[in-house]
Amino acid sequence: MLPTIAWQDDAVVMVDQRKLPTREVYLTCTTPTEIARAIKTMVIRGAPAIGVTAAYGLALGVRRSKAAGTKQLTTEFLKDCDLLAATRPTAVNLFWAIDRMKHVFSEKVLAGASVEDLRQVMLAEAQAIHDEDVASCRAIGKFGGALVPEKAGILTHCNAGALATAGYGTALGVIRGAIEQGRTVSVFADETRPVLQGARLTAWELVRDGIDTTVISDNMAAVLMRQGRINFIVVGADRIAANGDAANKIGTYTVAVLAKEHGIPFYVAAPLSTIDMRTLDGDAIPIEERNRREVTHVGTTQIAPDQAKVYNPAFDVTPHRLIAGIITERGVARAPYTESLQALFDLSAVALAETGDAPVAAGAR
Ligand SMILES: CSC[C@@H](O)[C@@H](O)C(=O)COP(=O)(O)O
Repeated sequence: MLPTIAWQDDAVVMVDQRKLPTREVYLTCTTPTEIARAIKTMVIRGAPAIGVTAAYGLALGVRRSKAAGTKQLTTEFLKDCDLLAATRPTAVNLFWAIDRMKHVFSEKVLAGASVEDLRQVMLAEAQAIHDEDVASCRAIGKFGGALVPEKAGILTHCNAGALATAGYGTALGVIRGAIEQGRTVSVFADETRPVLQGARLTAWELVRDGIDTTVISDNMAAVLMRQGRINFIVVGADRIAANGDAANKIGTYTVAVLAKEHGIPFYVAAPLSTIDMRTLDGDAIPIEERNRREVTHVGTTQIAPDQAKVYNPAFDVTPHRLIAGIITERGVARAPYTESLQALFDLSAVALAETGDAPVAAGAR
């Protein structure tokens, strides 16, 4: 499987996604500060991958700390949490992973753990977050793959693949799942201006897997829909509010509106770690604004005048009414989402272990 991120010899190794598709270069980070920089500058990106990387960043800090006791270690750990939390605001997986690591840290400190104990425990927790993300993507692939028609023309936007997760992918996991279930598909990858995650990353990883892939510029999707060449749409998400509104890469909302006009099902695929039940609707999701250069330049070539103002929101919010279903590792949630998403969270681990399968959420199908 594609090595998006790995723990190696007390360091975190990741493929530098800024250099793809032309160069496969790996970056090694040995401190939380280096991890924070890698997330901020999009060496690594994609909501679940950001969460896993942040968890490893916190483990790195604890393992490399010279703190003599847990009091000093706690001060350092909380500083690292703040540093990592300040990297990117929209992907809720970042805050979810930090909260989870914080919870384990404080539980262990209260139970009297030593600095050495914490070194082991925090790495084990980060590795658990990593492994669970891969397992979630596989389950998303299984549930979502079953929804894909035979000989489907699938449109996806941005990169919600192995590169954006700990491996396998969410939206691209659905495509991989459909193929593993025996269906033939062809994929259209929106190039995804301005950072071009679709052209650079989605196309790279799909082609690498031998999947039929066509790159289109973002403004070509409507024509393909009208021509009947797209009959299934799946995207990832950075944060899904309790009512099902879903923030994802800028341009996703446009795709959803076009899908509605052409009667094409538009699905969002994401693990539960992307669902933020504390955010009631999409208006409350913080949207990151990135620097003007992403819009004014393509690589080193300037394409807009210095004097022009630039607006560069990195994400938009697709209203829940445009979403046919939210594909998670526990099944497919359908409208009304507040109830169906909550039902997925309420499924106990015991119930899941007993059935060995994830039931479809309330309101489904
Ligand atoms: C499984 S990843 C889902 C989303 O994180 C993805 O579609 C996306 O919008 C990524 O944005 P990015 O700015 O590249 O981090």
